Amino acid sequence: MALLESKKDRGEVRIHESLDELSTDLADYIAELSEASVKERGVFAIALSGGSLIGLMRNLCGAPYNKTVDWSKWYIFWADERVVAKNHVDSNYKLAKDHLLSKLPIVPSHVHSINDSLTAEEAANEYEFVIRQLVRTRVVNVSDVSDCPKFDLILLGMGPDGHVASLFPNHSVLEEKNEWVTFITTSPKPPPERITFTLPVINCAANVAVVVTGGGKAEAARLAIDDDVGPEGLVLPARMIQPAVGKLVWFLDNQAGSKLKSFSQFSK
Ligand SMILES: O=C(O)[C@H](O)[C@@H](O)[C@H](O)[C@H](O)COP(=O)(O)O
Repeated sequence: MALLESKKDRGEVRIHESLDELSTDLADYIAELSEASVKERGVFAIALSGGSLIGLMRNLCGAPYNKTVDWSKWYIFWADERVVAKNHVDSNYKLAKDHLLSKLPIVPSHVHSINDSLTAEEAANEYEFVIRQLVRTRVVNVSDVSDCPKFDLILLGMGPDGHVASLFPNHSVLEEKNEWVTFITTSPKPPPERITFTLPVINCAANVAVVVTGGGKAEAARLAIDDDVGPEGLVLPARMIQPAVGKLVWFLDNQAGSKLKSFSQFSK
């Protein structure tokens, strides 16, 4: 690993020299959290996003994890989903199923994807209802500070505009304080209709990891992570990821990390 740094409010930053190195570290990190959570609670409730993240989780499908991880205890959720049919090429469920879930012995009834026969609003409401039931039975833990769900791990990607999940810059969805899952119909990244976890849910998770690769995201990564970035940074959804009690870890490659202050110090 090129650089590992802990920042006061911005969590732990891990910068990797290659995508292979990042994938190896990410798989290790997820496997360790799974083990700890299964030991403590008997289950592991993990929320996925779409995008390049899923491909970067590929090492989980091979040795040693295929044997060492207790897959029967995994419960899968989505931090955000595009409102399209589950077999549509844009579906985050399809992406995860094709590249990850179909290769792992996860119990089918533990996979909580959204209902693709509903409108965005209905799908968001129903997904929140499903999560409420699972919080009641503690398949999903409950926050220590509010009635919010406390996912064991929420995995996020970040766009070049600093969006995470389907929380886009300057969108009113960033102000949502009451709903756990909400919807948007005007996503600047297609497709336009999406459902998404809200900031309070993301910030109540026990662990949040943001996986960011490529030079096109270097400026957004700087604004999301570095100190003293000014007002431009403060409005970035990725900067609003501030777990109240949980732990935040950034997984970057060299290119995405290239504009961070600590990166230039490191590479001198
Ligand atoms: O459904 C989505 O579009 C995602 O969940 C979204 O938040 C994604 O994670 C980022 O846009 C990063 O995507 P890339 O890693 O592919 O750039």
